[in-house]
Amino acid sequence: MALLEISPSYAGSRALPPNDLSSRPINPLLAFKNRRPSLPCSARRIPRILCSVSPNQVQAPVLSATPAGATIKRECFGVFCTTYDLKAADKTKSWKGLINIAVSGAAGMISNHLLFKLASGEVFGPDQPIALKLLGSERSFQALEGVAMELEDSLYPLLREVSIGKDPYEVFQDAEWALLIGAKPRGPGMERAGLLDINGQIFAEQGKALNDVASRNVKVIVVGNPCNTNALICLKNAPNIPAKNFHALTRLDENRAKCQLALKAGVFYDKVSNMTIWGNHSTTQVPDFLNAKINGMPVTEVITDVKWLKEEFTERVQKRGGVLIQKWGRSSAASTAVSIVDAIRSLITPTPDGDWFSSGVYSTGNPYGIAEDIVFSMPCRSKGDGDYELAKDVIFDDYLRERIKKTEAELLAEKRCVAHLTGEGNAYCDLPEDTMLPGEQ
Ligand SMILES: NC(=O)C1=CN([C@@H]2O[C@H](COP(=O)(O)OP(=O)(O)OC[C@H]3O[C@@H](n4cnc5c(N)ncnc54)[C@H](OP(=O)(O)O)[C@@H]3O)[C@@H](O)[C@H]2O)C=CC1
Ligand SMILES: O=C([O-])CC(=O)C(=O)O
Repeated sequence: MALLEISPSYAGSRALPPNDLSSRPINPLLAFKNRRPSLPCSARRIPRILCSVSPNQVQAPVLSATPAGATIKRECFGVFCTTYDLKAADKTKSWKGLINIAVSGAAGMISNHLLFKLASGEVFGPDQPIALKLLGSERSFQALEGVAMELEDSLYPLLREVSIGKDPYEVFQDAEWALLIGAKPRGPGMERAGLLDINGQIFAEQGKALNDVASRNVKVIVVGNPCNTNALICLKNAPNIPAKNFHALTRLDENRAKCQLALKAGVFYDKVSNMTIWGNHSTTQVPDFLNAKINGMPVTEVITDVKWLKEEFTERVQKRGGVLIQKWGRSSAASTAVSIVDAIRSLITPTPDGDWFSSGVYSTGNPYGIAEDIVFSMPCRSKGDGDYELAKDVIFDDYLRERIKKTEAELLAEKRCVAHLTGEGNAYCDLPEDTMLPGEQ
């Protein structure tokens, strides 16, 4: 990874090769100035030190003291090694402690919107400094450097560290949030089962890495499609992290549904509440108009055209991603980033009384009679502590039950298809024919 965390036991055991550009460090303040390689050195038990270097400088060891007084050798670069103590600066502000946010697919379209929102403070708040740990790959590394440069150039005060890397075991180190966006999009002639396998492998590896190196209470939001089953694969490969900490992003679907109901009723979006998306982030998803409310009243009392609700509204939400691809030429990126922000904020701020939000969560123990052991979008409430509970005051009718069964059947079929990745034996793929992502028509 490009930004090294050097602890006393680690320092000296791994020096950065001066000309290894893939290991080139990024820091928000100094790196890439005049395209000079620069090295941010940080350590939990010693003051943070940011270092930059001219390409001609000779690498020189720097001595630093631990709080216990022991001197350790740390690799830094020559006389251009600038040192200052960020912790002392932080003490002058009434800021919270730094949190580590890992983002995969960080050079992709969604991330290009999301990272700047994270860095600006609009997600975690104006008193929450953050470290961004960006995961890329061989193919995206140059682009990732470009993203990091743009972050630097934005001079966000709350963005204290940026690091980039290709190895999830390094990038996910101590992550408190993991936003897993990177995944191969489906191409022409590609079977959904093939996508499940290719992307499933990514999420199996990332689950293992989170299990090994992330914070024990890391909150994981899986965005890369097919996100529900990728989230299931991820959590199955991370047995030491609570399954409850894994989410599949269905907040974009919730936002799309709210928008359509608001349009039909002639009200502003914020008048629509209790909007549940049930099930899979696919065209079988169920936007629940039975429990949703407009101005606190059941939607069915405000929009009495039930045929419209069952047919047009439902299909419009299910296929919104596809219509957008037709118009825009690529899948939703900005609105997806906004919905990731919404999803995080829903977990870190108390849910307004009587309302709820949708998230794809682990179904075991759910009170709705939905099959256990899948990742299923359901109505959630949070106290604002990063955790959630399932909403209780939910009603069902035959139509809703029947729709929920269909999306449940799809998720159970997806699960059978990735059994080899969840440690549950041989995979058997019998996906329903009409199973599609929102972006597929
Ligand atoms: N849940 C939701 O609501 C939504 C989910 N999505 C999904 O989010 C994901 C990312 O979308 P977006 O950012 O627009 O996509 P981009 O194509 O812009 O970026 C995707 C990133 O995925 C990574 N990736 C991993 N494996 C592969 C592979 N085999 N081939 C190509 N790229 C790969 C690449 O990064 P690297 O090389 O660094 O690994 C790439 O930068 C997609 O799966 C998309 O379907 C999109 C919209 C809504
Ligand atoms: O379907 C896709 O490719 C993108 C997606 O998830 C969406 O727009 O909801």
